[in-house]
Amino acid sequence: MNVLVWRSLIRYPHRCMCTVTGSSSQVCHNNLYLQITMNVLVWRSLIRSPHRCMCTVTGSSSQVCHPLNYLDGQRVDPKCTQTFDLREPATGKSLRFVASSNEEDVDMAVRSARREFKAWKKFSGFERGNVLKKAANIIRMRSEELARTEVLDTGKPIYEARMDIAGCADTVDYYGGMAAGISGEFLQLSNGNFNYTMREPLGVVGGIGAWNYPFQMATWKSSPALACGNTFVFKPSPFTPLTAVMLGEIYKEAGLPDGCYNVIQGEGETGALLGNHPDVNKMTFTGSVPTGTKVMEACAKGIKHVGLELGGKSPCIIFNDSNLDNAVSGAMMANFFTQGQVCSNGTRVFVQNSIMGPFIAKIVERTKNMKIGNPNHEDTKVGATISEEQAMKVLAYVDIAKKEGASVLCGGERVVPEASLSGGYYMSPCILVNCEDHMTVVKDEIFGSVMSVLGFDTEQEVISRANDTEFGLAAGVFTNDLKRAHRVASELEAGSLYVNNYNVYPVGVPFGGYKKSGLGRENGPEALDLFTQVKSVYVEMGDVEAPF
Ligand SMILES: NC(=O)C1=CN([C@@H]2O[C@H](COP(=O)(O)OP(=O)(O)OC[C@H]3O[C@@H](n4cnc5c(N)ncnc54)[C@H](O)[C@@H]3O)[C@@H](O)[C@H]2O)C=CC1
Repeated sequence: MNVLVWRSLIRYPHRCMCTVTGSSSQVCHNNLYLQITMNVLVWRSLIRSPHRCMCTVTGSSSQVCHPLNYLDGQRVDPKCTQTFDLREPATGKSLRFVASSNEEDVDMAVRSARREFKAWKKFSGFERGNVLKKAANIIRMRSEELARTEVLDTGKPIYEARMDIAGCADTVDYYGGMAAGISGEFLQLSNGNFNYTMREPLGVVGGIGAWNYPFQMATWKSSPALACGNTFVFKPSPFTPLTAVMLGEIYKEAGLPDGCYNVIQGEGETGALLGNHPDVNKMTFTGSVPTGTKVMEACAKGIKHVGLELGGKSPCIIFNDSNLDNAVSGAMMANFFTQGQVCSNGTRVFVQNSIMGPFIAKIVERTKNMKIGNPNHEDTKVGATISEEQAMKVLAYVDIAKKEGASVLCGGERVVPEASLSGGYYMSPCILVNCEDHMTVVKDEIFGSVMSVLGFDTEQEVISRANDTEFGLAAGVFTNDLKRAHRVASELEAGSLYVNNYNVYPVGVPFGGYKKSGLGRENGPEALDLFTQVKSVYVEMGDVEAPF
């Protein structure tokens, strides 16, 4: 079908010009009307418009042009006319201009969440859980559409996006199952007196996300918050605005009352407005340490609860008694998912010197075999870096590493997998050797596929070097010595430890950082404590014995 949708936009501020043929649909949204099927040409006059959208989307589904803010259970356009350019990492092409939410937009979202909080907190945990469990099933039913949209936004390979979405459904299901069990305690006191506690929601929770796992951040943050009876306002990363809005529609379909989950799009200013809003009771943030510091400062001013999931420079330690093939697989999983843009990545790979040669030979061979290509292709293992700026940053780190004395064994170069992707930001996964602890590339979080291999001799030495970082998000140990595995795991200063594996996050396993990598935990039962507060109720059964 070819549909031509045309409208004069002389009086409208939001205009869009998109050619959509394809699988994913969450790109160009406008609240006035849209008629899209397959192969759609949407043309709008752009003469006076601040919101412009030019998108070429290949795919098969039908939702293309909709507003990207989500308020009171509906997609809406923000009041603000300031926009940012949304680009598709795979091609580098502009998909559309997205309006940044201003103070009024943020305020409307928070007020909507505050209004609905009064009703939502009165639902029983069981009722709230039922909504989440239904939402989990809808996520599963729409998983391919969600995964394709995640690819469009992030440039990650489709096989990974599918894994992400499946995990997100499990998370929402998990908190749905936990909701009915959220309860307080009873304490018997003397003379028949007693005390009981209630676990009450905090109120309106504000969430801010990074761009590497957009749907995961929206679900990991909102589902425990909602399970506990809070309402939620989410600001996704400006690089990846699409799937958080779809989650709003999914929650609504599952029975979540309008206003319990809202989305505001925008850049840093919008995030700051949310963090500083006086009617937000908690902020849950994922992003870099500098931005996390700002969010924490804003929360300090308002004495608000805060959860921070920040950066890392994690160690992955490989002892000479480990299964070498597993260790090589683990080191690759510690570095190469999502083009290396993973906060928990074990980018400092410590290898015991006695096995350095065979380890290097195997890992270089396997890394060179990773298919770099169109992220929508089934066999692609390396997709596109999120942006040109990020790709340049990663490539610059490789140059710095060389200048400081490291050697590149493979990768570290910009790649054009095929002519149609020449505008995308593809990079070959890089392995560096001759690295030393003081090097920039070994100290800084790069957030790209750059693995630094470091040799070591003894257990004590490697523990001390592994802990010599301001971060503490994750760490991995590969060894077949059971006692050593647990000994080293207990010595490493990190929130997530992996023994003989890396970067696996089954639902229910708490995730979060030590040191500058953050505060609080997500994905496990701990999150429920962090989205509730304890009310203690003392009950006197006798007379009051006052000393005056
Ligand atoms: N620990 C974890 O779970 C994870 C941590 N990260 C970390 O995120 C970083 C990469 O993500 P980026 O999006 O580049 O991080 P970023 O810190 O630049 O941005 C994160 C979010 O904060 C918003 N923001 C910017 N300025 C703000 C302000 N003043 N107030 C409130 N919000 C503001 C951005 O618009 C974005 O939505 C890396 O350091 C990575 O390690 C990423 C994923 C998971």
